[in-house]
Amino acid sequence: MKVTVVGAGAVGASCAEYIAIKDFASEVVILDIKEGYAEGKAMDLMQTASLNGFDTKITGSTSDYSKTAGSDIAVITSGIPRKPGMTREELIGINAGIVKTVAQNLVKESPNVILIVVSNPMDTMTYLAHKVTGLPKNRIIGMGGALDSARFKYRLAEALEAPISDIDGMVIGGHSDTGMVPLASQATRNSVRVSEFISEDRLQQVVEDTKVGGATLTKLLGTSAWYAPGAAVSALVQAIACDQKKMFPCSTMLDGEYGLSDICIGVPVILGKNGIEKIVDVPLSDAEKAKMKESAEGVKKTNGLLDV
Ligand SMILES: NC(=O)C1=CN([C@@H]2O[C@H](COP(=O)(O)OP(=O)(O)OC[C@H]3O[C@@H](n4cnc5c(N)ncnc54)[C@H](O)[C@@H]3O)[C@@H](O)[C@H]2O)C=CC1
Ligand SMILES: O=C([O-])CC(=O)C(=O)O
Repeated sequence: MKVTVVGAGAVGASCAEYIAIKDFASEVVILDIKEGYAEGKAMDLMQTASLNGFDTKITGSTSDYSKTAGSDIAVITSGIPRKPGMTREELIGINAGIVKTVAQNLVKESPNVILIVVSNPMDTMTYLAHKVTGLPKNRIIGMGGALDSARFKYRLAEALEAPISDIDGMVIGGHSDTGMVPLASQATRNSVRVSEFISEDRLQQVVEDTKVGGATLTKLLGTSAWYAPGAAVSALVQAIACDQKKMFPCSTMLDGEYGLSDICIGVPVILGKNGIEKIVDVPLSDAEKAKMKESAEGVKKTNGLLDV
């Protein structure tokens, strides 16, 4: 199993580290345009191998895509992150050009690759990857909902004063400050609805904190987050590499599902060796349906800024 990670920055390096530590991939190639940067990150990570007990071989490349040839999975994290006060959508001007070139270069070297798009604005970058590569829809996956759901569970555990392992919950919709749809009415603590444990107001606060999870961290860090994003990407990569058939909300091209078409947006999917193996239709309340529709309108507006 060969995995390429494009972008050796904060998220790319974190994701490569988690993949290596889990020790399921034979090879990870990190690629960046900054001279020597990916090679340096790869060497540093390899020097953790005997300490962390993994055999994954990590190598770096400065813009040489021939080193990525034959990748089974490629993760696109290249591009700029936001600064405090910015929205993810504001990154489109720079990141669209980067994601377009990177996706095309990856597919040229690895025609059977499964792409995982991370660069923001992620739903629109996932849509762009479709338009510029023409890969089948099961092989292009946007990572956002897995991270947003992890943040939702963190906030729920905090509110319920419960261990996170007791909590289950999911966030669908667009990966944006306003577009996320945390499915609060369906979240549970060991099968019991979380509304049995906290007030409606507290639950609403959890929802709002979840939606601005990325912005909150950006304000604290001065740039956007990387540990949880890296862990979320590595979980998707592992589900595909190990054919786990796990369910995650991911951004995927919809063709009528959830009443939406010609859009990539977060919905629950089953991930296995073929990438997205199934889109799961979860029954939504009328309020959740309305939020999903509004979220899709936002993503479509951003897609409209693309030159495709
Ligand atoms: N979808 C999600 O849930 C998340 C998305 N992100 C997004 O991921 C992206 C990366 O974030 P960070 O790693 O924090 O940024 P970073 O600035 O630390 O790293 C980005 C790297 O991309 C490289 N790069 C730029 N153009 C390139 C090109 N054409 N080819 C190869 N490499 C190139 C840069 O040299 C840099 O090393 C941002 O767009 C950010 O908004 C970040 C966190 C979560
Ligand atoms: O907030 C950002 O810009 C980065 C991101 O997508 C996240 O951490 O959710």
